Amino acid sequence: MQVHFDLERLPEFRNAVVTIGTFDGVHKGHQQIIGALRAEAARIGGESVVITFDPHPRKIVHPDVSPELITTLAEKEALLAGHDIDHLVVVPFTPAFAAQEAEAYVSDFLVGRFRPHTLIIGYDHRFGHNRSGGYELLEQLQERFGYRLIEIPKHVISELSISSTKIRASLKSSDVATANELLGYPFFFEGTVVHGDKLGRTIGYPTANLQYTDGDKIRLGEGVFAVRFRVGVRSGGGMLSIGKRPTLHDTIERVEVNLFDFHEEIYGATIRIEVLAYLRPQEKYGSLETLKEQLHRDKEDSLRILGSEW
Ligand SMILES: Cc1cc2nc3c(=O)[nH]c(=O)nc-3n(C[C@H](O)[C@H](O)[C@H](O)COP(=O)(O)O)c2cc1C
Ligand SMILES: Nc1ncnc2c1ncn2[C@@H]1O[C@H](COP(=O)(O)OP(=O)(O)O)[C@@H](O)[C@H]1O
Repeated sequence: MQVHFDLERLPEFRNAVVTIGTFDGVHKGHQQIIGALRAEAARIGGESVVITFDPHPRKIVHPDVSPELITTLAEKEALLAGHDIDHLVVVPFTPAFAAQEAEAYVSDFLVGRFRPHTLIIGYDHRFGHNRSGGYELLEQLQERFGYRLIEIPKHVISELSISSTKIRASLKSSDVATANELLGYPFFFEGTVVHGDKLGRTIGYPTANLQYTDGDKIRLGEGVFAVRFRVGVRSGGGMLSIGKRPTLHDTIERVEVNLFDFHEEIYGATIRIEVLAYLRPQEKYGSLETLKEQLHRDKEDSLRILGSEW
C-alpha cells in the first residue's frame, strides 16, 4: 500500500476505485466496505484508493475533549495495509479544506486529483462549505465527470456508526470480548515504560508501568487482562493490570504489565499490548502475599487463554 500525505504529489491512478471515510478502528463494518472496494477494483482492473482525514474531524469539531480514537493514524495505516489497499491518501483536515465550495470539492479535489473510475460513497457523505454538498450533487455531476457512483446505503452506514460507538463503550467498560468481536482483531495500544514503586520485583512479579504514548487514543477501562506484547523484536504473552491498586491504597490509575518468560530491564522502551481477554476486576487484598497468590492464578488463566499462540 502506498500512503500519500501530499495532495500536490499524487500519482496518476489507474481506474481508481475510491472510498472516503474516517475508518476509525478499521473494524469489521469498515472491513466489509474495504472488501467491496477491493472486489470492485479487481473486477475493473483498477486501483483501490481510500481517502481519509487527519486530524480526525471529531478533533476539529470538539477541540477541547479527547476524540477517544480507537486507532491512531499510524495504526489505521498499518491495518489498512493489512487489507491490501493499493493507496491510502491522508488529507489534512484544515479549515481551508472544509471551506471549499461543494462543486469545487467534486471538480478540483475528487475528479481533479483522483480521476475516479468509481466512487463508493456513503449516502450521507457531506462535503464543501457548510456541508452543502452531498450524494445528490455527486449524482448530478456524474455525467459531466464520467465517474460511476456506488452508494453505501443507510442501513450499512448506521451499522458502522453503531459498531464504532459500541466498540468505544465496550473498551471503556473493560468488555474486551465485545470490542474484539466487533473489531475483528484484538484491541491494542502502546505505552512507554516508566518507573514505578519497585515493589513488583519483590513479590516475583515485576510489572512494567506504562504511560500511554498517544493522548487521543481511547483508554481501556480498569481490570486485569490476558495480553500479548511486543517490545523491540521480542514478543510474547503477559498479564495487564489497569487500576488504582486498592491493596496499596493508591489513588492514581496505573497501567502495568507482567511479561512472561522475560527478564530484561526495559525502562524507556515502547511496548505494544494486544488485549486478548478480560480476567477479573481490581480487588483489594489483605496482604501482598495474598495478591501474589492471585497473580499466580491470573498467570495460569492468561496462559490458558494464550494457548500455544505465543
Ligand atoms: C496481572 C496483575 C493483576 C493485578 N491485580 C491487582 C489487584 O487486583 N489489586 C491490586 O491492588 N493490585 C493489583 N495489581 C498491581 C500490583 O499491586 C502491582 O503490580 C504491585 O504493587 C507492584 O507495583 P510496582 O510496579 O509499582 O512495583 C496487579 C498487577 C498485575 C500485573
Ligand atoms: N518479566 C517482566 N515483566 C515486566 N517487567 C520486567 C520483567 N522483567 C524485568 N522487568 C523490568 O522490571 C521493571 C518492573 O519491575 P518493578 O519491580 O515492578 O519496578 P517498577 O515499579 O519500576 O515497575 C520493568 O519496568 C522492566 O524494566
